[in-house]
Parts: sequence; C-alpha cells; structure tokens
Amino acid sequence: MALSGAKEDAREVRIYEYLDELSADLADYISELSEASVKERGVFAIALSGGSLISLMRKLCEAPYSKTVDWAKWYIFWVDERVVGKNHVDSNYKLAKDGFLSKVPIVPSHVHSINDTVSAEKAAEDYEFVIRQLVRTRVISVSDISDCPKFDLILLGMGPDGHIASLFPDHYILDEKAEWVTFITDSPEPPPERITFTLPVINSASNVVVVVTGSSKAEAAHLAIDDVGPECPLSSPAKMIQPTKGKLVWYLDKAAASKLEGTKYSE
Ligand SMILES: O=C1O[C@H](COP(=O)(O)O)[C@@H](O)[C@H](O)[C@H]1O
Repeated sequence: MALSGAKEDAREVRIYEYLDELSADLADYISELSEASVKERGVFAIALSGGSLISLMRKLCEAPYSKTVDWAKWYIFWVDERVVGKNHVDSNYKLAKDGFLSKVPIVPSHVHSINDTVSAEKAAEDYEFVIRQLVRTRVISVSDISDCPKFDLILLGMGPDGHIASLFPDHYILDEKAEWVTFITDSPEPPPERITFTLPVINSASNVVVVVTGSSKAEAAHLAIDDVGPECPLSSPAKMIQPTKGKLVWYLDKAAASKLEGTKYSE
C-alpha cells in the first residue's frame, strides 16, 4: 500500500512499501501524462535521467502500457548524459536503450541522444541546438514565463549526496541561468565529463517526477523535501527542484522516506 501526501507548496510525495508497487504506479502516472500531452499537443516530449530510474520504469514495457501508450508520439531526451561512447557501460543512453527503449516501439528518429564524438563543451552546445530546433517546430513546448523549453515530463533520480541530473552539491553550474544545457569536466562521481540540463530548464517543465529508493538516500530526501531551514549542511540540488508552474511528484520507497518528518507509513 502506498502513502501519499501533498506538502504545503503542492508538491506531492508518494511512498511505497514495495518496489514493484512503486514501479506499477510510476508506469500508470507516466502513461496518464503521455495521454494528456498527446491529447493536448499531439506529442509527448520526455527527458530521462540515468541510474536506478530506468529499471524502475520497467512496468511501462509490459501490458497494458506496451499496447495502450501512443509510443509513436513520444520524443526522448536526456536530462543528463556522461560524455562517453554510446556503447560504454557508463552511458545513460545505453542504459535506457537496453532497459527501456529497445522494449517499446518508439520511433528511432524521435530519440535524441547526445553527440558522443566531441568534447563535453561541444556536446552540450550541440544538444542545446537540437532542443532549440525542436522548440521552434513545437515538438517541445516553450515556457510562457521564460524562453526555456517546457518538457512535458522530466524524470529525475537523486544520488545520496542530493545530486540530480549532473547537478552536484555546491557546484557552480547550479547558478547557470543563461544556458539550457551545460557541461562539467569535474564530476565528483565518475565519469568526470558530463552534460546536463540546467535548473531553469528542469523547473520550466510541465511535470517533474523524482524517483528515489534505498536507505542511503534517506537523509538527502529529508533535506530535499522537509523544511529543514539552516540545518541544511550543503546546497541540495534536489531541494532546488521547484517547478515554476509545473507539477512535482516524488516517488519514494519506504527506506528512502524513512527520515521524512511527519510521514508515518501505514499498511
Ligand atoms: O550520475 C547520475 O546519478 C543520478 C542518480 O542515480 P541513481 O542510480 O542513484 O538513481 C542519475 O539520476 C543521473 O542521471 C546520473 O547521471
């Protein structure tokens, strides 16, 4: 059984005892968002992260979603990517391809991976160019309060240090406001070279979902979700996810939610 609660600023936090249950509800929610977006705009522009998220999306590849989702209308992007070859074990593209994209009928030309043959700086520049073209043709919508792209859904994971995408605590790119896609060459976690959406782009999305599991992330989830004030020891990138107009939903398992204030899990 899941426990669901709306925090004071309309974020929603959904907590699950079992990963299978989390995965099933996540698939259901993504398919609902896809249906709504296809109905409204004719397309669904979704940006994926890497890490544990992909295996938690597994139920989307199964019935009924394998048949009911309008896969032909999906356009796939990456919120962040490691600057390695597409067949490299660290590639977020490879992870998504093996665990998700190869199992559903998404149109290959709708899959927008990064240019893996150039430097991190150039890959970020190229990726932003691709996104700008697709904003122009309205495959990706545009925010009505900034010039940022407005993805229909951005899916994030969170590391035990509170990092999301490749935005790490106390890193100067957290302050990046001008670029849509930026790069780092000094990631605290390997591989060092990565490209990432910036916070303004993440916060312009229509929907943001953060999926977090495991007790190693409980403290970071508490710092990101609860009102901790000056207790917060580091800048928490996850706490900076504050969609301007969009909806934010956290999907947590019981272990990741174990340090949340005022959230008592009940059967
Ligand atoms: O390095 C990364 O880490 C985060 C979190 O990964 P997880 O395995 O702890 O869920 C991931 O969301 C991001 O895309 C990835 O590049």
